Amino acid sequence: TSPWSFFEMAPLDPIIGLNEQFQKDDYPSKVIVGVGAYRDEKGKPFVLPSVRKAEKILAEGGLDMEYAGIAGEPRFVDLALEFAYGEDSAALKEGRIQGVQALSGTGGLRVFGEMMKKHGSTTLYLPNPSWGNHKNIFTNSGLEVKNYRYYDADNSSLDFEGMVHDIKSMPAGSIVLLHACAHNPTGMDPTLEQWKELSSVIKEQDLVTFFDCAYQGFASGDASKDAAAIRMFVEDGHLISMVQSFSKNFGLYGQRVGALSVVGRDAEEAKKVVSQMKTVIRPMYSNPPRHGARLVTTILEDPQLTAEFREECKGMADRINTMRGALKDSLESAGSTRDWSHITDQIGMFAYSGLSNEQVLEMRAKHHVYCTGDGRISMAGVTSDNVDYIANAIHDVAK
Ligand SMILES: Cc1ncc(COP(=O)(O)O)c(CNOCC(=O)O)c1O
Repeated sequence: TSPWSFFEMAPLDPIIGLNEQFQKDDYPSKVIVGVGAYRDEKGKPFVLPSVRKAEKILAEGGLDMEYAGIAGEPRFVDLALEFAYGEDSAALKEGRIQGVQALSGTGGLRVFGEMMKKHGSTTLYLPNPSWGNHKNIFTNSGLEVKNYRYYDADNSSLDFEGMVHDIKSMPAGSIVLLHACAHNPTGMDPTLEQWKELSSVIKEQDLVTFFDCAYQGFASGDASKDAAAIRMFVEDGHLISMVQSFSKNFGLYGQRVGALSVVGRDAEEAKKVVSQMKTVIRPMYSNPPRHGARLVTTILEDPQLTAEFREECKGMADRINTMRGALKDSLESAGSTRDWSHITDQIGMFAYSGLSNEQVLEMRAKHHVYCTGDGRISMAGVTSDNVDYIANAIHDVAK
């Protein structure tokens, strides 16, 4: 008999599955606003020109194809941490922040989960809602995954009181995952004042503060501004851990470029944590790919290329923000009397429309507009060519 005879077909991943369903649809004006990957004004994938320039430099560099170390490209890690924590970070200068290269954000999240499980953690709290993959990553790491209130669906706003209340009641030693900026899927971020309050609330407690930073530079268009919460927490003395993804801001999705870092009381402590990250990495995938890390290094160590990158990243954020305004205006001119201000109040890749699952399915069936089942619209998929079509479809199912 076949050794595979008892294998069943696994359920489709909701986000990836949407793409497959969309491909099969031959409706002429079908539109997908599903996966969180940037598209340009013509709806095409976008490779940053600064990345193309870095590619050329690498191609001429005659670089070898040897293994990277378990922790990846050291120069990349230094530059990635500087990018997030800031070049004038005292903690960085004191060597209290150390890290490893990760298999993009997902890989960093998983290594963190496995490491924390090995070191006695039992529970990790995610915002409700959070990125669809978070729950499985940490459940498969052996942690119990719970939620803290985050989004007030009735008012399409942040449930800040609920969030603070739930954080205050987390047992000591719990891990609290915070989205550093551009919350996925709601696009609703705490204000700076609210971050300040969260910092003092969390300071009172014995929690492990863990930032997931997947959109730095992509949210406001200013990478330093998008790192404000992280830098505030480090300034306030929190010994955080953080995962960085370079998928969206550098457009390096398929190159799998990320970093996992930790802020220790001193350099020695941070180095101990990194050594434990490496003991998880070695038997998991041994060492990370070099190309994407070399691209980011080439850009971030050249001031001219860094300046070009920042401009290009801002260009992506600006186009998305323009589409937010266009979608809201188009909904209003379509005759919708609902309040759509959350579409322009939200930030980053996604608009959390407020459509129910039934309305999402009706919009897919009737208008062939594909967003994820929770009503999340990837604003990157909205262009001036399709914004009116999308607005009319939303209005039709939402009225
Ligand atoms: C919050 C967050 N963390 C981490 C990640 C991981 O990204 P990566 O593994 O590509 O670095 C992502 C990527 N999201 O994917 C797009 C989508 O939701 O449709 C993310 O949104």
